[in-house]
Amino acid sequence: MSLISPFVAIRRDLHKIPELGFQEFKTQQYLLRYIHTLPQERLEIQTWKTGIFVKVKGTAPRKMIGYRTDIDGLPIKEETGLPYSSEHEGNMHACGHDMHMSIALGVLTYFANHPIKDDLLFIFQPAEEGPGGAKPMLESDIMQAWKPDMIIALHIAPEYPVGTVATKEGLLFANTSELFIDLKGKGGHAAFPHLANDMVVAACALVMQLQSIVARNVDPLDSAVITIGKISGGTVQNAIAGQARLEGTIRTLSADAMKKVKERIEAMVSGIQLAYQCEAEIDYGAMYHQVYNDPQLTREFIRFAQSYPEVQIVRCKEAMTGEDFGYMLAEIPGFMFWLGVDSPYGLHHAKMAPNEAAIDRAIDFLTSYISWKGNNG
Ligand SMILES: CC(=O)N[C@@H](CCC[C@H](N)C(=O)O)C(=O)O
Repeated sequence: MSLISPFVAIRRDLHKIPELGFQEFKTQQYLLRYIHTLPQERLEIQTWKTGIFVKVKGTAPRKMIGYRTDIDGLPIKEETGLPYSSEHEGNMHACGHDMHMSIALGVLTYFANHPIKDDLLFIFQPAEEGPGGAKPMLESDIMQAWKPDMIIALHIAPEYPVGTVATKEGLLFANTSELFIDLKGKGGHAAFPHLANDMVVAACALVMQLQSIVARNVDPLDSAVITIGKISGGTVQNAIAGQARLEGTIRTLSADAMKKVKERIEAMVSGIQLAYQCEAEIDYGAMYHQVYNDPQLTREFIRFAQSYPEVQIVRCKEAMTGEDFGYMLAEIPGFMFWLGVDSPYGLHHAKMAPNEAAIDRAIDFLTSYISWKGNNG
């Protein structure tokens, strides 16, 4: 007989089947199968692409409280060695969305069995890692009809011990923009560089130049990050590469800094075109709105957490992570918080392995908070 909690078992099932943005077909089926096992009297279920909305009708609703979880995985090859490792070769729940989903199902299970006064809306959102499911889901007819009056979400934090909840009023996560740069020159034989335009050399020069933008062009009292996470180019060791591609992301705390960083990237790419006699194309891919926590609701949540003995509340600093939940918070007051899961490897690491003890503790804490808020708050 298994001694693990049902929501830990669910997390392990979901951990095995990570799927990329808008391809979360098996995940959606798994979630729906589970949701249909719950008492259905007060539930209304609607699917949206690979996502799901579940409304739990309150007994005397004055408002609707939204609870959002993301559901997608990352194109990272798992190296945890766990017995329930990813069965989808090359994909992994390395950002903890399997934990987020199992906690959301735990909270939903509680309220399907113990209705409260207010209505609740559970949002199982695809494509948080890209290209972004929050904005189109928010704009969907379903969510426009079922628009919560407040909304909350959590993200696991490997760096905090289990039992920790960390958040702050106002800005929590950065503005983000993806960054793809394609360089096209002239390939050729490795022995005749003077007859070619080497895009590996151009790409290396560009990566080094990009590093100076944060150091020299962004106000030191503001913050920005430019990370190139992937470089590809060329075909074989003894041929000069006629093409190269840089893939990365830009993070800034202010909209001004984002504008400045993009202007400088464009100027540097023009310089590379001239210096290396190549063609270049920039694509900014998906952009995410900053995560800005409603000060009043966040303060109230922090006070609630401070009175909850099993939780240690930390007032954290803002982080350069991105989250498309920021789009929901731009329209609906609410907040996001970090949940400690105590893993020596951080988010997006192939060995990230959250402590599953966080799951049941988060479910207990969140059902208490939502019960209080949905009956009295
Ligand atoms: C919480 C988290 O890790 N979110 C991702 C969001 C990525 C957005 C987009 N694909 C980008 O890279 O800009 C993050 O990497 O912060």
